[in-house]
Amino acid sequence: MKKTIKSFQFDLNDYEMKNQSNDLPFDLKSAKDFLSKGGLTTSEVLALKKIHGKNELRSQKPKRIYNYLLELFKDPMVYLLFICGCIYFFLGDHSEAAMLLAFFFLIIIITIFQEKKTGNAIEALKSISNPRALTLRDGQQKRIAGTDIVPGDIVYLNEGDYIPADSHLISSINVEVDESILTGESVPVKKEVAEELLSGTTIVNGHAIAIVHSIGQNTFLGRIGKIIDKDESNHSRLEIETSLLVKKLSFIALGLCALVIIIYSLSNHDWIKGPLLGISLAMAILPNELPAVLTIYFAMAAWRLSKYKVLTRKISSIENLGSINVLCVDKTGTLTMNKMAIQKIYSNDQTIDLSEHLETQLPEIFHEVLEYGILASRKDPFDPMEIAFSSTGNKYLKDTEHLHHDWDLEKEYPLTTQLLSVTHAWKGKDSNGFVIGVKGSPEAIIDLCHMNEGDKNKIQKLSDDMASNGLRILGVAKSYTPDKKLPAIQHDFEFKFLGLVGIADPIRPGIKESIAECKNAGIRVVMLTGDHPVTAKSIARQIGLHDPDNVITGVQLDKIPDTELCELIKNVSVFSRIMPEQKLRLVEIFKKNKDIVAMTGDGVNDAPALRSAHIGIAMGEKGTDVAREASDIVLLNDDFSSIVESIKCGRKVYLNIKNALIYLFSIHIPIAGMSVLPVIFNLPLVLLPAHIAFLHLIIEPASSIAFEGDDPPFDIMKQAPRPSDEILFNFDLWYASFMKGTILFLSLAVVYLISLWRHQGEADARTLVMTTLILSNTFLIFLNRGPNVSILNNLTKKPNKIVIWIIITSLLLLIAALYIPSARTLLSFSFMHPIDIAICILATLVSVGISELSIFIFARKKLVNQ
Ligand SMILES: Nc1ncnc2c1ncn2[C@@H]1O[C@H](COP(=O)(O)OP(=O)(O)OP(=O)(O)O)[C@@H](O)[C@H]1O
Ligand SMILES: [Cu+]
Repeated sequence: MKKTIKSFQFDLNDYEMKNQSNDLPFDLKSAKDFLSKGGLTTSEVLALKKIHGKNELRSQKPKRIYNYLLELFKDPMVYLLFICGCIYFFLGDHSEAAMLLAFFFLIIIITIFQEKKTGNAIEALKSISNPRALTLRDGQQKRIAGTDIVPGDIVYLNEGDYIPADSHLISSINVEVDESILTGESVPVKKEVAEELLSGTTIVNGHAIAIVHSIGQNTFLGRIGKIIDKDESNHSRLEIETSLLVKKLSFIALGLCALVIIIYSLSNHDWIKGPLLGISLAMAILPNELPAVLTIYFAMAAWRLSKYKVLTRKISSIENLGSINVLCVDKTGTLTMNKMAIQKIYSNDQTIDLSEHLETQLPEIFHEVLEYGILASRKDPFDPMEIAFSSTGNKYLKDTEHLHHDWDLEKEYPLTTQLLSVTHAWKGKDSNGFVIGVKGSPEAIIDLCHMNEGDKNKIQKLSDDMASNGLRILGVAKSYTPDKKLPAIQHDFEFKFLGLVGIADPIRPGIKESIAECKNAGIRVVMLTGDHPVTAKSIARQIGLHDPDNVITGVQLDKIPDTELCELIKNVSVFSRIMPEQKLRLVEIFKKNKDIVAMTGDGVNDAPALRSAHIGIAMGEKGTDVAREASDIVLLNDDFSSIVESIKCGRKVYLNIKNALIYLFSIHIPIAGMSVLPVIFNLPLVLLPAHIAFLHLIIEPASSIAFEGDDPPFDIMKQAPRPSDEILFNFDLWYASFMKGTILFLSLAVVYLISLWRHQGEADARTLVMTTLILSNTFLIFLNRGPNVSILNNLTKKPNKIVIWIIITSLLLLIAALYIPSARTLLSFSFMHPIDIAICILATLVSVGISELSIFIFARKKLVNQ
């Protein structure tokens, strides 16, 4: 309590507690010393972690067991089985009750297994989606998970970063913070050195170094107990469509059940068996698996995407991935590697190509350009362009008087949309005034240097020549002011032009192929870049974009009215000198044209466009937290090829969901039919609750996991994108389900009637029907690969492992039920003679043959019509 902070190293623990009670002022000097010592050491971090734990807010109530059970009982299959079991138990039919109970537990186990699989997939995503923070530990900058921050950590914060913990500013360049999450006030707040930054808020401008004093629950955010609700519950169109359908189908199913109960009970005067029958029918036809299929398929797709270094923030967006037809991408970092290196320098009427002069010394005439380029960069650069300057400087200017590590940056004039340049004002150790360096786009530098017409044209021409090979060109200029006070804007300096610098940024390997793949898949790739049109053109040509010479610049864009732009945009693939604000307009125009747009972005200003696009894609490496938050997916490796991989995955998921749904619908038709048919015609009953539960043991895993893992057809990226207005439950889907289901039902009915006609008893008829049903079901699973694909295609396609396992298991179960005497009695089956088996196999083959044929003919017709 009485100790004062002498050094951050020893009293951090104390420091935090005191600071919270606000009885100790922030000691800037000792914080600065601590910074120059290189921050915490590994052992200190470990000790602090023991005391303070993780930097996390207490999450909401943990899920209790009974929540879990409640969740389970939302599935009608589960509680209907339970009710059935109870009824049998009270009727005194204990073996039947025990069997149903066993099924009940099996189905619960399957459900838990599925939930776990989805849950694990989602957990895995969460752990990679946590924000990260750049810290100084052991004298080195390290990027760590935000949750690993401890009090005393030095953090580097840049525009667009989330502030990971409550901290004090040690250095602040133009820092503005958006604290709206805490205060509701949306105007950014300026923050000076020694002021406090609060966890959960965002840096919207400038850059800073800060020292953390409180983490996790001890932060302001933690203490006020506010929970940042990031869980934007957005339901995709598919989910809405499905839940509507489930409601309708449930309604029909329940009506049918009531009908069965009444008819049966009245005609047989049996008010116990009637309701039992009704319940078993409800189990047979309630569409409970539909929503589960969507949840599981999307979660699994998200997990699969994470293997391609793609993080899905909004799982429902996967649905849209498959229908993207316009893909707007940044140039830097996405199409190129964002590994910049200075290649050419122009100064004093001479040009040098550094790639040809690797080892030799840099002639004196080029030194000043480099010197001022470095002065116009940050001390510990973060921007790859600035890194290029400092590394070239370290190489060629090492032992010269041109590097000024001991100078202090007094003021930064940041890049603005009106002026693409950065100016830094430095205070030298022994000069009174300020040394000024500026670098920026050639246009901006020409403007700042107030050149005459002749010089202007000369520099412009030079810069275009240098850019024509795809180099990014920056101009550099210098100034000096003896004044004590610095002017407010860059234009108020007297700049002297020093030269041009050409920076190379290699194109990512494999980009050309990915772009060609997009073309084949009917997806237009549009490049939006902040760079100069000449550079943009060259890169566009190198990667094979459509019509690379047709470039629209940001300035031109502002002059084109919306109506005209709607037309123009259909053919232009390159936009240059685009400001982030203009991206939003482009997205809206594409949307007006009914395109499905994906848009990449990284900066704070990209957020509105990312939100507006159908799929907003944030860059994980160079992107800011703000851009991430606004996006649907995050590319962890910034690589364009991953986008193409995601689109492929999106198309595949859609197809597999469709297959699963067709399977589910078609298998339920015969089950429902065979439940109702005997009741209507007052014939012996076929499907009792146990049989329906038995069937569900096969159906559920088949629909939820078997189709999920199916590989996409080989030509999935050669087809046009799915039309944006195509609904999932379209005619194709209903037709395929109806044909398959009805034909199967008819074959079952025939088998059933033959059996009755042969004067076999109830048990024989049931056994024949169940056997045919299970056999046909294996074919349904095996052949169900795409609504319009013919049997030949399906037979030649290799099924995935899970499909094979499910088929084998269901056949084994069938054999066990038929030939293990106790199982046979329990399920009320009878012994199958070879002739019976022959009938079943024949019925299966005929029905499968006919239904596949009907679908094949349908697909043919459709093809011809197209
Ligand atoms: N740190 C900087 N210093 C000086 N000039 C800069 C700096 N950053 C950007 N510029 C200038 O602004 C222009 C546009 O930059 P911007 O950041 O919008 O493009 P980018 O995002 O790097 O590229 P792309 O849009 O292709 O991904 C650059 O071409 C350059 O002339
Ligand atoms: Cu020199």
